Amino acid sequence: MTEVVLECRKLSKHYAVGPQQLQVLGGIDLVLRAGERIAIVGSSGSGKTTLLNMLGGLDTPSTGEVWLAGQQMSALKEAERGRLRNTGLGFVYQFHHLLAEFTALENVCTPLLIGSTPISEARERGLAMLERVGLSARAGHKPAELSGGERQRVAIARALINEPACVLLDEPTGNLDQHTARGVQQLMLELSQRLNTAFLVVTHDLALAGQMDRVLTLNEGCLVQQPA
Ligand SMILES: Nc1ncnc2c1ncn2[C@@H]1O[C@H](COP(=O)(O)OP(=O)(O)OP(=O)(O)O)[C@@H](O)[C@H]1O
Repeated sequence: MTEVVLECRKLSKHYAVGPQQLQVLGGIDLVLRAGERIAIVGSSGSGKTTLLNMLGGLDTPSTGEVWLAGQQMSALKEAERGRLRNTGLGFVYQFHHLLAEFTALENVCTPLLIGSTPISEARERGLAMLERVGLSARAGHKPAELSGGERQRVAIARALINEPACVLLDEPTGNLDQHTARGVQQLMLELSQRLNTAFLVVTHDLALAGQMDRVLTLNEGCLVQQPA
């Protein structure tokens, strides 16, 4: 059976809001396998981003476990967790979160340089990744000099530069017009297939969700699989 790259078991999250407890996630089990593409949909406020943040180790669950590349995240020390996150996961957000002062190439290379890859190797790999997303000619451009779709392509290139087993995407097409969104969608599908990278996408974009292998709906703290 295909290798499990990311998994959560009985994951729950509640927030204390004044004297009240707001239960957002109520014991979620999810398995993501190598190269698999899953969409998570659900109404606004249903907890999609909360779930993605737990899976990405950016927030701590109230109960339950997250396993990345066979390691339980909460059992790791902060520095180890950071390293595992940097090499095992890529992140793409609705608003690209590129560094404004850096060029496209420098943005793409950042995860490599954090991981202390030599600059010359980082540059070579960054250029190859920019080529894969069709942006070789934009390597020296800063985010303000790129279109919305191009910025998202750079963000995707940055997410993939470390060749993570899994990329977590929060509304990757949410800020794009329909035409640009379909182009970014196509790129994501091509890259996940070619690199055998698992993609977990939180989205309101039903056209994008429909292209994934599975669509799960988050409702009242639980994940329900949509019929194929
Ligand atoms: N730090 C926090 N403290 C208290 N409540 C929070 C906190 N973060 C999120 N929430 C609440 O948790 C619920 C889920 O929020 P979340 O952002 O995960 O929803 P979502 O499904 O991603 O929504 P959207 O589709 O609008 O982005 C919301 O009711 C939100 O108000």
